[in-house]
Amino acid sequence: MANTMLHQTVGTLQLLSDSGTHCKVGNNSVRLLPKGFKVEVGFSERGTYSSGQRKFRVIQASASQTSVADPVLSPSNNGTHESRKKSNEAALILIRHGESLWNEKNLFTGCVDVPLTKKGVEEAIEAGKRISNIPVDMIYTSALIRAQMTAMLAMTQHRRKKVPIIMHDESEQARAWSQIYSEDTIKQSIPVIAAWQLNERMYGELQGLNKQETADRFGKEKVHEWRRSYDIPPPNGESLEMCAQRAVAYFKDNIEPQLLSGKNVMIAAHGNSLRSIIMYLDKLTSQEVISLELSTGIPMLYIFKEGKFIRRGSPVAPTEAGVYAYTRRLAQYRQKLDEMLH
Ligand SMILES: O=C(O)[C@@H](CO)OP(=O)(O)O
Repeated sequence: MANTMLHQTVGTLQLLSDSGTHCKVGNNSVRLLPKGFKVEVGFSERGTYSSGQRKFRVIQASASQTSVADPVLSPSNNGTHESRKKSNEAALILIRHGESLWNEKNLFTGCVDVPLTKKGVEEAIEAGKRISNIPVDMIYTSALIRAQMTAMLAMTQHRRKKVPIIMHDESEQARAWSQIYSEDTIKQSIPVIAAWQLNERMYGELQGLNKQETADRFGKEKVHEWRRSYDIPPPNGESLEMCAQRAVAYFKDNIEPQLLSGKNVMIAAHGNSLRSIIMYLDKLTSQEVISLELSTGIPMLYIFKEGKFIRRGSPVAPTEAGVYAYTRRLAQYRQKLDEMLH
């Protein structure tokens, strides 16, 4: 029975009531979600609707089909504007690319474009399983293939099955040509942005050299200093500090605003570009960052809440319930996902 009446004209659609778990939108039966969800009826009829204290979100009210109110489509935006502002929470996933051919050969790689090995491909897929239940609204990768493939391979495992689509932001024309005109398609896709600023740090004259042979030649300490110190660059290459100047600046200018607006972001990048970002997130000193080592293909989760980054570690495995306990919001997301898919 309808205990709250909602009679509102939305373009050609009309919300009649919110009785039970469904309401009628035009000829469509629309499943309702709990209080606090936004009503979205197609592109032109998008909006937030409320009746008394209740708010609704309706997605896809297309012709004769039953519409499904889907918390997964935009789980990180699942509140009204105010509630989103209040919760101010988003997930940030960092993944170092899977093993590359030059990791396997123990060569300094830096900004050389090197493919994943078979093991690297498997690591990326495994990483995807670990994060398969965490909603992803945007993906950032470096301009290098090993990071881009890691992101794409990981997303093949995601339960939501959204399609990552590369945004072409390099010129006005590229932007215009890559425009997606279908609102439904936009909802079914995840924008991917490739940024050179997230590339591995440039290893200068060391690129292509074997790490062990270089240590034998220049001494273990010297090579360790080149590889791990904060401000000592390898010959003609970038120090971690120089790498941080571009990678952290990019993160602050481009990625943090997305997190601030409630979007969940995945970054697939490299050992040192991610070390510099983690240094910023975890407020590590230039001494502490020396011992920070990242494995290939292991996702790391952060929650961005009230302007702070809270490190949640690495999601353990696809079947582990643990990851959902990270926040109430992720637990709710998981529950909705289960309800929807079963
Ligand atoms: O060779 C490289 O580009 C990096 C990452 O693989 O090596 P390192 O661990 O020395 O920073």
